[in-house]
Parts: sequence; structure tokens; C-alpha cells
Amino acid sequence: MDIQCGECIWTPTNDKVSNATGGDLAQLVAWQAQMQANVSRLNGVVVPGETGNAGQEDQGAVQQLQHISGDGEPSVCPTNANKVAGVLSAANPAMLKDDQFHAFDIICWHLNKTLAGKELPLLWMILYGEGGTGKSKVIQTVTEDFAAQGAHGLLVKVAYTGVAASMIDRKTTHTIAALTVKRRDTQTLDIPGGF
Ligand SMILES: Nc1ncnc2c1ncn2[C@@H]1O[C@H](COP(=O)(O)OP(=O)(O)OP(=O)(O)O)[C@@H](O)[C@H]1O
Repeated sequence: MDIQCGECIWTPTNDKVSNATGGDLAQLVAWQAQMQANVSRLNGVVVPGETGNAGQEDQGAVQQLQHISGDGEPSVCPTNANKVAGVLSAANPAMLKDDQFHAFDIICWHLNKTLAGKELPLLWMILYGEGGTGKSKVIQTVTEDFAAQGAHGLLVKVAYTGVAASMIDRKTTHTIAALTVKRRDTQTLDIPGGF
């Protein structure tokens, strides 16, 4: 069975792939609830019915940055310390590790220039990295920065999977690109506007 996306056709090699059943869905819901509880616990929120390390600080090694910005260089933006409910807590930009700060700084620089009226091309950025390397942390810091500057509407965040999207309080790439499975029998992807 082929899956078509525009002119691309993907032929799955594993013919044992099948649609999820009711039992799978229940497991997914339970897994999602567990993930949410883990996120809350990491943020110091007491999860009803659970005991343990609530309120415990992150144990990651943090390298303090001594970043000095000059004219025309990316610079640190003020950060709103408010937390976004249900997702990872943000980090103070000064507490970000080098590579995290670099990504944050580029976005921040672009936002500052845009808000100052400079017409820049859209900034598209992908944060790569293995699990647990701090991508979500950067995204949360960026999110709070946009909110603090009243520019929430200028930021679009996407992730490949629903779980990752829920961690950064955003949508999946499929949702944002309006990709939907039109018909289950043909498995054809419907892409409005030919995107
Ligand atoms: N600079 C930092 N200082 C302290 N803790 C941090 C820092 N960056 C990330 N962490 C912590 O490390 C853990 C993993 O970070 P995060 O969830 O952002 O990683 P990730 O790359 O998005 O992971 P995944 O790909 O699995 O979703 C979290 O507990 C987060 O709070």
C-alpha cells in the first residue's frame, strides 16, 4: 500500500504495519498521562497520588556563559520568569549551555531587529540533538521571551511527534502543514493548497 504526498510516493516496506485498535489508544492515553505527570514533577508540581522528588531541582551540569555582545551582534533579551502551565519550565538565558544559548541568541537577535522595524526574511530554525540535550528548554526560553515582548504571535513552533509537541506546548509538523490522512482505504495524504 503506497502513501502519496504530492509527487512523492512512499512504499512502506513492513507490511505488518496496521491501524491502532481501541486497546492501543488506551495505552497511548495512559502513556501520555504518565509523560505529563513526569513533566509536572520535573517542574516541581506535586502530582496527586505520587510521592518522591517533587520540587527537586534539575541536576544537569550548567555552564555559565560570559557572552559579550557588540553593535549589530545578537544580544540577550529580557526574559519573563513566568512558567507556562503543563510544559517544561524555562531557563534563564544566562543559565543555558553554550549551544543552547547560541540558538536562543540567534532567534532573539532576529526578533529584536524585526520589532525595531527591520524587514528581515523569516527565520526558520531547526534544533537538532539527541533526547535530553535541552532542545525543549531552549524553545521554552524563546517562547517566554516572545511573550515578554508581546510578540507571541510571531513565533510558530512545531515538532515531529505529538509527545514532543506537547512538551513545548505546540503542534506537530503534520498539523501545522495541514497534512491529513484523507481516506483510510487509500492512505492518500491530502495537502490543502498544494503545500
Ligand atoms: N541549561 C540547562 N540547565 C539545567 N537543566 C537543563 C538545561 N537544559 C536542559 N535542562 C534539563 O535537562 C532535561 C532535558 O532537557 P529537554 O527536555 O529540554 O531536552 P530535549 O532535548 O528537548 O529532550 P527530548 O528530545 O527527549 O524531548 C530537562 O529536565 C531540562 O529541564
